[in-house]
Amino acid sequence: MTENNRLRVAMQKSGRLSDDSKELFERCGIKVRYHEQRLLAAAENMPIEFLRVRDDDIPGLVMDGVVDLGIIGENVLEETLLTRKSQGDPTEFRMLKRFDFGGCRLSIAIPRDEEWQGLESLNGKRIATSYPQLLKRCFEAKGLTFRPCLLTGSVEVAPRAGLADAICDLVSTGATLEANGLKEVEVIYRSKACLIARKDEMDAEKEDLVKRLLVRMQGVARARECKYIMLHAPKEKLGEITKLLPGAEHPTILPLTGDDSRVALHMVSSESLFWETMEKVKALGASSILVLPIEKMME
Ligand SMILES: Nc1ncnc2c1ncn2[C@@H]1O[C@H](COP(=O)(O)OP(=O)(O)OP(=O)(O)O)[C@@H](O)[C@H]1O
Ligand SMILES: O=P(O)(O)OC[C@H]1O[C@H](OP(=O)(O)OP(=O)(O)O)[C@H](O)[C@@H]1O
Ligand SMILES: [Mg+2]
Repeated sequence: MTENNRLRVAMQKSGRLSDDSKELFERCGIKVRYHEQRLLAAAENMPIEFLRVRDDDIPGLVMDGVVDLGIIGENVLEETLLTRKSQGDPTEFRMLKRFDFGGCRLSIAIPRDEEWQGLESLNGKRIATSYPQLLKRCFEAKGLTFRPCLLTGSVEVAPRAGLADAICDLVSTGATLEANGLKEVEVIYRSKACLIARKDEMDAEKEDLVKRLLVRMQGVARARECKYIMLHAPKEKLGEITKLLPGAEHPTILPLTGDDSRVALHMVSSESLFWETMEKVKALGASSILVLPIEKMME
């Protein structure tokens, strides 16, 4: 692949998805030095370059074929899809992967002291949001209408400021709603970050690189979920101990020098071990129990 035929990836420059997006590529073994002002960053060890932009622009860049891949929240992807459909712009893309970061929900919230009487009570009311299309789809499905008050940030301020009767915004911990005297009353969309690709086939080298990236991303996700467990156990208790350990169908059993009654057990557990399980394993006579993180994994 020549220098000017690099796989072009769009990621959020700064915000909720940036650190996780950067970390993901780093864990995939891609070396990039990001400079605050430089918006195009080339990887040092792979023919990949990163376009660092506002998250709202990422779906469009992919759908217009300006970039090959993009990491984006499903909420923004879906909102952009609906907007572009209504404008007759291209909307095609390939969904490659859903990640376990960027989890949030798009919810309707009203002032804390107001009684919630269902979505119907907001019929015709003014609602502040950055997601007018997703909100419209939800209201239309129920035969309701609303008057949108479009805000691109600080949406939670709208009811107190007298701009709207309710809001429709992203919620994760609920702390922002709480701090602004609001309560969540209805979830209209659940979202996670995802990896999308442009629809039209890339050249063979790029497609190959995307496949390799996906295998690495899968390995990163699996490694996060799994733990390497080592312990010493009495031979006669092995059956009972392995029954307690998630994913221990085929553990590695090794002899212990100078102790015929005990063996070492090594295994990859598909879940992290809870303290309660470790206590039970110990009660069965296990000792030297180690639970180690796994950095990379390829099955
Ligand atoms: N509180 C949250 N917890 C987890 N994920 C969130 C949270 N808020 C937003 N997200 C996810 O991260 C994405 C980016 O959120 P962020 O607040 O950084 O966007 P933004 O302010 O629009 O940024 P930009 O300047 O790039 O336009 C959201 O679209 C959503 O998918
Ligand atoms: O439920 P919580 O955990 O409080 O999170 C919700 C807040 O997080 C996001 O904003 P962010 O803090 O990213 O700021 P932004 O206004 O710049 O998007 C979102 O728009 C909410 O305001
Ligand atoms: Mg944005």
